[in-house]
Amino acid sequence: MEKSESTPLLEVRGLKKYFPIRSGFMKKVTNHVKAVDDLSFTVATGETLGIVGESGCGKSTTGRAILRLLEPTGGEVIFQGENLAALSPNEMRMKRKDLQIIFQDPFASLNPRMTVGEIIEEPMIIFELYETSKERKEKVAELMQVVGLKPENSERFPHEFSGGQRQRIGIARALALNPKLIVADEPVSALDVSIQSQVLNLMRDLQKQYGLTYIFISHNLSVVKHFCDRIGVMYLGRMVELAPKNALYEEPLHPYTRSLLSAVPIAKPKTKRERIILTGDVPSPANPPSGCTFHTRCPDCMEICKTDKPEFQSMGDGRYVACHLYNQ
Ligand SMILES: Nc1ncnc2c1ncn2[C@@H]1O[C@H](COP(=O)(O)OP(=O)(O)OP(=O)(O)O)[C@@H](O)[C@H]1O
Repeated sequence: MEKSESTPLLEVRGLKKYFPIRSGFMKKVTNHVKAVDDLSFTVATGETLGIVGESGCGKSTTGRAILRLLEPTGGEVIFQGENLAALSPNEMRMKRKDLQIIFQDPFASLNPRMTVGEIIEEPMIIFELYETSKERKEKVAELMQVVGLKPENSERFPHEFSGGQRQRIGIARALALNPKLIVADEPVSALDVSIQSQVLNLMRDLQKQYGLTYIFISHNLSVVKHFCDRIGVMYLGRMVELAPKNALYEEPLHPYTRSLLSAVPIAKPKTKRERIILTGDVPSPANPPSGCTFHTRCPDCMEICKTDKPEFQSMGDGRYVACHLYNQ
């Protein structure tokens, strides 16, 4: 397990989320999709932890299980010393003030029948944050300004805004409760490339201004490179490598990380990167391979990889890797 010098804001220990697969006439549970399988990591106050991996590796499920938008199958999510996974639904509801999420598709996540002002104000009403409607409206105007929207547009509806502006509305709504941690699930993937950096810059400014901590979920290694302090790489529901950003990009350890990075173009390459093309498809998370789940596609596969699950071990300097190549 990773150790940070100060107490982390969030510590995820052995997190699991299995989805039942039902089949037959009686719809009996015959197997499980192991979407997240034994995940452990920490997030320090004020940092941005990136979580990357191919589609279906369990990134979104991880984000949702941390916030208990999906009930974890196992493990602990320690937020400021308290295990969120053990809270009653009502206790968890109150905690949500501190933990917010920004979704990939701002259009789908905003109620089309509510005005932008109502959308941003709603969480304040639910959590009884201000005494009067006037105070809430003032806060709505302030938040709209903070995210770069004109407060006079608060009576408009989401469809009247562009994709980038809609994501700003989603961010303002998430900020309405003064959260400490924001899970940003592919927050710019649906936006034009030209708009992406504007929204990322806004998120970075807000992080400084409000002391926010982010878990930033993305399939795009170029985006996380510029935005994150540390990066965790997931494969088939597990974290295979976790490292400070520069270490990960300059010297990736896990063969899977190396293969992902080998496909990312480098602007001014100091060293020539080997091109690793993985063979085969990603196996089903319902029937993951034995041993190291990556062994079926690994260019460095050894006999032990087929039978023994590698430990997620510390390599020093804040680096962790789950790979038999690094057995000590
Ligand atoms: N509600 C669900 N019921 C059953 N299986 C699910 C459910 N949600 C996700 N899964 C499965 O869990 C696995 C992980 O999905 P998840 O959406 O977390 O991956 P992801 O890395 O976020 O992918 P993407 O980038 O495509 O969103 C996938 O195999 C997916 O099909």
